[in-house]
Amino acid sequence: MESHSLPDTVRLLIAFYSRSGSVERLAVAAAAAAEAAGATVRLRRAREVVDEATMRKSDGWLDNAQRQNALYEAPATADAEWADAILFGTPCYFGAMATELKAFFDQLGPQWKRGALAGKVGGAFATASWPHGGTEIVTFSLYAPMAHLGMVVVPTGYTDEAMLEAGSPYGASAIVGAENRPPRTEDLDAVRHQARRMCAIAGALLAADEMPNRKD
Ligand SMILES: Cc1cc2nc3c(=O)[nH]c(=O)nc-3n(C[C@H](O)[C@H](O)[C@H](O)COP(=O)(O)O)c2cc1C
Repeated sequence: MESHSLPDTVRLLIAFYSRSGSVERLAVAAAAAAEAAGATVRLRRAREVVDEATMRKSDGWLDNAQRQNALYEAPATADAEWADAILFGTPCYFGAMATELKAFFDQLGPQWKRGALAGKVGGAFATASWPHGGTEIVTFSLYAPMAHLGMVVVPTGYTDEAMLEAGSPYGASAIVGAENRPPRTEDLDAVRHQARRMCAIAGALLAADEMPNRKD
């Protein structure tokens, strides 16, 4: 694994949704890697859109949601404006991102109108129960809203050995099975690399004075 030293000014927002904790584990690993490399990180969990009755129907969903909501604030549009880089994380739901994360994107209309996120570095990762269950298409689908917002979309490619073992060229991922196995070390390494890479690129843009919406 490569190790970059970042300007301590790089700000990374990790905006994720997770019901059973898999996306959360990847998000936490990404945050720790970025912080260890010198970035300032905000870790934010999108809030439920489905009702409580639905959340009660699967073991652990409600408890996990309440546990996470006590740990992480909801992502706010101000967080997106604060950040130099935004890493989005989502479970794959029927081949698409979770509605809860999409709801965060859909709050960003005023920012889109002002071009407030233009030039910020963006990336995405996803989890799914099954191999070929949709992580790649979901990750790739997140490129579209990032493009509309004018973000600098950064794919992971095969830019680190970690990407030969996990994830895809589009972003990190984890296949967790119906029982929601914890992500593997390889999956965590891939998302750590992704976070560090995004921060390194954001740092280079900052150093070149090419981060037009930086707010001090
Ligand atoms: C409504 C719904 C739709 C799902 N659709 C898929 C799917 O299309 N492919 C798949 O592999 N897993 C699917 N899953 C499983 C989730 O992707 C899996 O539970 C999630 O990635 C685990 O992440 P979490 O622990 O962060 O909640 C679905 C789960 C739900 C609740």
